[in-house]
Amino acid sequence: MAAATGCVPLCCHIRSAVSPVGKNVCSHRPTRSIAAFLPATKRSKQVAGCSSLRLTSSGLFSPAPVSKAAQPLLARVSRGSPGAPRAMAAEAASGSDVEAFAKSDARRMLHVVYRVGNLEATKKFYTEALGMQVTRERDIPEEKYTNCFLGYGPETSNFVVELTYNYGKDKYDIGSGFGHFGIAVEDVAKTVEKIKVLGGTVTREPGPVKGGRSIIAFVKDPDGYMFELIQRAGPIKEPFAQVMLRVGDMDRAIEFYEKAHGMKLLRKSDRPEQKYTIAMMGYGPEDESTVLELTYNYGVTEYTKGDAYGQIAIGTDDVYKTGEALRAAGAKITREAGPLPGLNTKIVAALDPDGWKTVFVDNEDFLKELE
Ligand SMILES: C[C@@H](O)C(=O)SC[C@H](NC(=O)CC[C@H](N)C(=O)O)C(=O)NCC(=O)O
Ligand SMILES: [Zn+2]
Repeated sequence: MAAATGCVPLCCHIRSAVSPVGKNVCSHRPTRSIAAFLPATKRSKQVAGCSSLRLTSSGLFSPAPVSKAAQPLLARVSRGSPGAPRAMAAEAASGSDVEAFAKSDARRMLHVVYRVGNLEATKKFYTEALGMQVTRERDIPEEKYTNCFLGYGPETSNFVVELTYNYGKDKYDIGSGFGHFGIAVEDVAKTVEKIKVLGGTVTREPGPVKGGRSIIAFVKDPDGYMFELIQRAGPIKEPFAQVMLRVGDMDRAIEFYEKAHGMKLLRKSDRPEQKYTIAMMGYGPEDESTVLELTYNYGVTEYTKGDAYGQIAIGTDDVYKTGEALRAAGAKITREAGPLPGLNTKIVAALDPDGWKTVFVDNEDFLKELE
């Protein structure tokens, strides 16, 4: 039952099929409820259930309603009619139009996975300076790595980061393709001041974005990952606003994310003065859910990927139909649709035309993982 690495990986995502360090790794272990299937390992410590919260500019949390994106999914699952989502997905797919399925599927951005060299320093910065909370932690000594999940609300409704610390590895190459994580706050200047007091690195002072009107600032986390602070009027339902990745061909990327991922093009801005175009892709309104921000710099078709950034995990009601849609759109499937050995969490993984990886996870299996 044990996978090649001796671990039985769990769901959401498997770090690159061949990790940058050249070995197959799995990055997931089940939380308490499923650990019984596995060799003894430290069980994840569920952080005391945090209710759905929102970030005020002073970094405080206050209760916020469960985001709209999660309600239908949670309602369907909690109705205890597991067949409903599949029946609906199968019905959509029965029209043999997997692209239509990709658009009708109950999809949600779940988390982004990347590697950090100092977990405690990163946790401190994300909680004290950026106002995140830890939602899950797990240490896998057999595999010599630790995971920590952080975000602005519970994983049943909010997008989170999944940090991976590999024992003894304190430095990664972020590459030139990763852009930034975008965090929406009510007062960028106030948040920047707080970050300065905490000794954080501000690389771009608050002010209107060049060529636009939004008030932004940039700060660097302990590993050098860029965080864009974006000013937004409250209440901010999902402070984790963006994952920005650079692409070598904007039309190709937009078409791919529409057809293969079933995302909507929410906004596209061309800034000829600054010689770049951005496109916001996602499953819900830009000010209510995490979006994928694609950036095309005029004339730049290639970027380096480094070994730091991993992938984005997205929820789906049917990994099999999702895999068909990915293949039909020309995606390179890196992990065929199906259950993970021993744990039955169903996933499918693929690369986009620029080589950015996404793992799709069965929605019901994902919720079980959070139990
Ligand atoms: C919409 C908002 O979320 C943005 O991220 S736009 C910010 C803007 N982006 C770019 O310039 C993209 C092109 C750049 N060459 C890159 O590859 O990152 C930005 O960073 N502006 C800087 C500023 O000082 O305004
Ligand atoms: Zn951005």
